[in-house]
Amino acid sequence: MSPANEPGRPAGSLRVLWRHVRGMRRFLAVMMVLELVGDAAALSQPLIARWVLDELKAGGSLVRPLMVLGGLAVIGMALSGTCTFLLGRGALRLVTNLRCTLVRRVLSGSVAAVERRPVGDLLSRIGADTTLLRDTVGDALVRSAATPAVVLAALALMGTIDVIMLGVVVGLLAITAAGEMVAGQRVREATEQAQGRLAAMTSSMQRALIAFRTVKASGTERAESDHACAEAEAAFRSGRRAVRVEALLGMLTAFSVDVTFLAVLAVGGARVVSGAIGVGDLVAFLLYVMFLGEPIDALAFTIPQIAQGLAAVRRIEALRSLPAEAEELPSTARVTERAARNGPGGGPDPEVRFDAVWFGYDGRPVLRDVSFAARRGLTVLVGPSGAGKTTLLSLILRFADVDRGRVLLDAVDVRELDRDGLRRRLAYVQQEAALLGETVREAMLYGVPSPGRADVRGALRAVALDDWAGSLPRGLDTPVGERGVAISGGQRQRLAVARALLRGADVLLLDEATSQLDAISERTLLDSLAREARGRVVLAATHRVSVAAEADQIVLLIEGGVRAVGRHAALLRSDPVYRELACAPYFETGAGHDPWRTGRRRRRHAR
Ligand SMILES: Nc1ncnc2c1ncn2[C@@H]1O[C@H](COP(=O)(O)OP(=O)(O)OP(=O)(O)O)[C@@H](O)[C@H]1O
Repeated sequence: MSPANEPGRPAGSLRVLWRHVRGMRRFLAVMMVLELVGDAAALSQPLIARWVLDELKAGGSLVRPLMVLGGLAVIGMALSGTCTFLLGRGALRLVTNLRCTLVRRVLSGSVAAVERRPVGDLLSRIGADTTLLRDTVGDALVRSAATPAVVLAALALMGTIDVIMLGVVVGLLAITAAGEMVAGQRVREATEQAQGRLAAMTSSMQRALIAFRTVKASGTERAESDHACAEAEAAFRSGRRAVRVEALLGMLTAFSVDVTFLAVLAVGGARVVSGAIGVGDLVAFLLYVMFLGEPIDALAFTIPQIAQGLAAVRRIEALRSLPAEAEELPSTARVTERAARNGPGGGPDPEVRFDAVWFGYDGRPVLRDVSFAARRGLTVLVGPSGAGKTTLLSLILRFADVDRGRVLLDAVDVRELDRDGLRRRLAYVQQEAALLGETVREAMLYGVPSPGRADVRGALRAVALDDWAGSLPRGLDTPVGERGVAISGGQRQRLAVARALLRGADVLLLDEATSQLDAISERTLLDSLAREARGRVVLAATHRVSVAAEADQIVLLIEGGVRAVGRHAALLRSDPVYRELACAPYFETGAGHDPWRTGRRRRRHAR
């Protein structure tokens, strides 16, 4: 579903908007009272003007009415400044709280739910849409709530002067209000579309910036720019529709105020001539019409503002309703204590076991009846691209849950473990691991439970980065650059592995975490890891069979099923496909013919 087209009705959006501001209802009520007091001061001005005229006519003193008029002007000014400041501050508070809620919501969402959405769209909802909401909450809500009261009070006061002229005003106002309602609806729709397009533009830019080098090397700068600009243009077209309607609305409102003034002048003039009302009455009435012009004009700005806020609130709400990981993948958390007992060197040796596991995405099976156990030492998962290695590791981390079968950690189904407790026992290095942190030290200590006691030097030695770290100009405080781009791909991967080691977890999960090293360095690093990680399970996914030579166990995964499990030498002897694969130059270089295909063809042939 396109972000611009999420379902929902304006009434529903109003309810949702109210839900957002409900926590501020006392504050809004106080603001409304202040606004009304200011408006009451302004409302009394025409009556005082009539008092001035009556005093003039009677030859009385103007000192008192003029002093009252001056006093009211000062009160109105002070109230207006106070309201503007307090409303602005309140709106900022609300939007800041909302942003924090959204940030928490997104980060506590499940991997599947968050990864399904474009990153740019998520960022746009947290940043741009909340900004749009701020304007609505600040001025528009209070004004739109106070304006009807003020208009009604003004109409009541006008009714005390002359009912016929009141009828003229009410008739013309009703037409204006109907126009404003229709316009508000149009602005909301156009704004929502514009925000959706803006989010698409952000996503497009995000994608291009993440793969900036590929974009440059492929010479696709223009194509990428065109793509982002096409979205910006689409946002412009939707925005233009909203602006056009706003301009029309402004014109309609100003025109209707002028027409009302002229109509009252004509009807009132005739009534003065007929002696039904005095000149003072007509002047006071005309001042009320002019007074009404201001809130009605303001409403012409307020309605589009609220319409934009409603559009924003619908997009924000869609993010707020993102299911939390705990709801989507609930844990029964029955055996936390037992899991906690089994630390490294503590209880029995850790073990990860797949027991007849089936799993698929959107009903398409990816893992088929997978069974094997990874115990202390190095288990290498080998298999071609798309065989399901990453998916397998994801199931241990509970980024998703199995469709059938069980994933067990120390004989306990991972779904029965408290999620945080489970993840504390695991350390994971993902493919294309980005470094989180500003400096080498921060990157290494990211997510490390007790950084104070962490043996950073030891971890650097284990991944053969100690000499490199020693040569850095500012040592461990050297900045790594955003996304770790200031260091090489291999160094970035080694640092990520060092971080995983520092977590002191029972199980290390490495997803192609050493793929950017040459085959010899990868093998050396994995061997060193196996030594370093004594007492732990190290489960490493790789394409390269040759690096698995020293592994305690190799699991060969083909098309989502386990083809063979064993040590390198045994598999070489017993499994012809493995033998062929292990000897293929493909695995050393990543080039040449694809033996996985050869293996598949051979199996099909055998069937
Ligand atoms: N989030 C997802 N939604 C739908 N399908 C997915 C998703 N993630 C992976 N797949 C599919 O599942 C299959 C297994 O993917 P997986 O990433 O586990 O393989 P892999 O062995 O790790 O591959 P590689 O070595 O290339 O990383 C692939 O066909 C992939 O297209």
